[in-house]
Amino acid sequence: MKLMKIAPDVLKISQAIASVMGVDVTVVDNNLVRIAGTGRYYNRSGEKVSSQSAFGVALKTKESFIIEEAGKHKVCKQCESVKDCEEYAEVCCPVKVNEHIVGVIGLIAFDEQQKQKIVNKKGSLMNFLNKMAELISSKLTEQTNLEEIELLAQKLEIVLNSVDKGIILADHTGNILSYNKSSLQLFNISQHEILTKNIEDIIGHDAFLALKKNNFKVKNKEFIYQHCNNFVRGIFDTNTITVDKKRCGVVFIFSKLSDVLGVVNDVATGTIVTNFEDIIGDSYAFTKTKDTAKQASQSSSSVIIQGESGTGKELFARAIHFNSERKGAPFIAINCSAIPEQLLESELFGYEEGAFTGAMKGGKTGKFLLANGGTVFLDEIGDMPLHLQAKLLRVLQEKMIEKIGGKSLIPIDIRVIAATNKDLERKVSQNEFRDDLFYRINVIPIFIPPLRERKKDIFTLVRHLLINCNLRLQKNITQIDDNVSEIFMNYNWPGNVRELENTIEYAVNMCNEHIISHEHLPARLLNSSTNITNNKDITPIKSLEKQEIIKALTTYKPSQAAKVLGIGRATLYRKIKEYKIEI
Ligand SMILES: Nc1ncnc2c1ncn2[C@@H]1O[C@H](COP(=O)(O)OP(=O)(O)OP(=O)(O)O)[C@@H](O)[C@H]1O
Repeated sequence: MKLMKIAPDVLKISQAIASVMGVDVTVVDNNLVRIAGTGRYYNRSGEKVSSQSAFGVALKTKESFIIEEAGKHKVCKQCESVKDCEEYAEVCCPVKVNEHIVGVIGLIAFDEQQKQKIVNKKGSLMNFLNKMAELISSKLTEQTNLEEIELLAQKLEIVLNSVDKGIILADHTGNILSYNKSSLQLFNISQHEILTKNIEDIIGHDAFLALKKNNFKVKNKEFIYQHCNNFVRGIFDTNTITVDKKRCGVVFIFSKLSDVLGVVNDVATGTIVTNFEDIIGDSYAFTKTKDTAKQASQSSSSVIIQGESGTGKELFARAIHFNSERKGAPFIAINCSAIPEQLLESELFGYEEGAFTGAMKGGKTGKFLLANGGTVFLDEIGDMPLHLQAKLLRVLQEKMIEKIGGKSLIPIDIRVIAATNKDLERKVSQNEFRDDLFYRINVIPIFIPPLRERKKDIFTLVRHLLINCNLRLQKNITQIDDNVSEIFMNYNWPGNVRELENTIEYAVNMCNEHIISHEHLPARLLNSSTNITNNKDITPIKSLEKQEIIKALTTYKPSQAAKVLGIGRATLYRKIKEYKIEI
């Protein structure tokens, strides 16, 4: 602790002592540097005092003492300046802070009269000087504590400003007392403006009343802050600050809804980032589908993905989202056919507290709001009830959403990717699907061909699936035998890639060799009418024909393949169409 920090106070105390005692006063620090002085030593602060002087001895011994007869005292005898010393008498008293010597106060007599003052009152003088030393000590402690508090406050400010949540301190009437930088950014407000606000302006009057009732304790409470063009939606928690059983403030911790939901969404939808490279298949038709999807990921227009069950509609939707500029925001998938009508409405749009009997306390945030800034994947949109179709159309057109039982419209920014395995146009013509919604979502249509129409992809997928299954099931299966290839080629794959996935997983489980053969396949494939390996090993003619055409086409160009097969080119093309073979 440095006595220099309180030099002005030390000077004042020295002057007070000097005027009471009528002698000169000097105070040095623990480096023997004069901090303050009166009389002859006034204006001589900063000078270094000899270590052999009485001050030096007091520092070393940590003891108070009086020199009644300067020159004769044992301290003076050791001092090299004793011959030139002008002092008549002296009193030295160390200044201690927690047993640590921080300096020395000295009273000095420069004539006989002053000396008598010291000698005559030495008892009470020592006591008085000790008290003065204590006064200096407490001033220094106070100053040090103050500096520590200031340092702590600075550190706290740095910590608070590094938090990305908005933190505001208010008193029990809601007046804002303090805030961090994130709160200014969150509410887009200036430092000056925030201090003129009441917390009610942010969370609303009703919420503030409810908070008061609840003893200022709340967790994950929703708020909407709307000011000029500024709209912030989020949740907040509170913490009360109580000192000596007295509440002296309430801390509000605000999070933006999109930040919270980003986290929730990571868990809820398992943010498995999907890229186009994860979509396996290099047949011509499938590559074209992927190209269209890649293009779609670069825009924000609505997309409708059509394809049979298990063709990878959700996979495509994910890849579009994670390759779009919305990738940082949530991707939320909802299956419109899996949920009863009323539940679907509250799932999508959310509701306010008390909106209907059974509504949850605090209301519910719908999936549309959860996905704000991101993408909503509406699977099986063809099964969406008509009245919800109307509500969805409003969301898409007006970019506003109204919760069930809500009084206000909330701005929203979502991209909708819809999917269906039904013929939506037919549904429109039968008035089962709104034509206006159909045209609104049908901006970029993507059609995923079924697996039976892109048989080339089966083998690319098999290779990919074997690698994954081996890893997962700790096997080392490298291929499928020719018989299995034929079965795969001739099977219809009504469940598409999902069914192929399950088939490979089943086979890998059943197989203890390196090659999958037909006994490792599930019964449904072996029993299928399109399967060429029957009990008597007889292959239906059509299957044989198709198989041979595919074989020829994988080696030759169509004109050469026709020659090898012994048929005309026109016949070959007719059969390619008939068997839906891809070239
Ligand atoms: N081209 C592909 N490459 C790799 N995996 C695929 C591919 N297509 C589909 N899958 C996988 O098949 C399974 C089904 O895919 P997905 O759920 O996307 O299909 P879907 O068309 O949305 O199905 P449904 O209509 O039944 O909802 C998933 O495990 C998916 O990863």
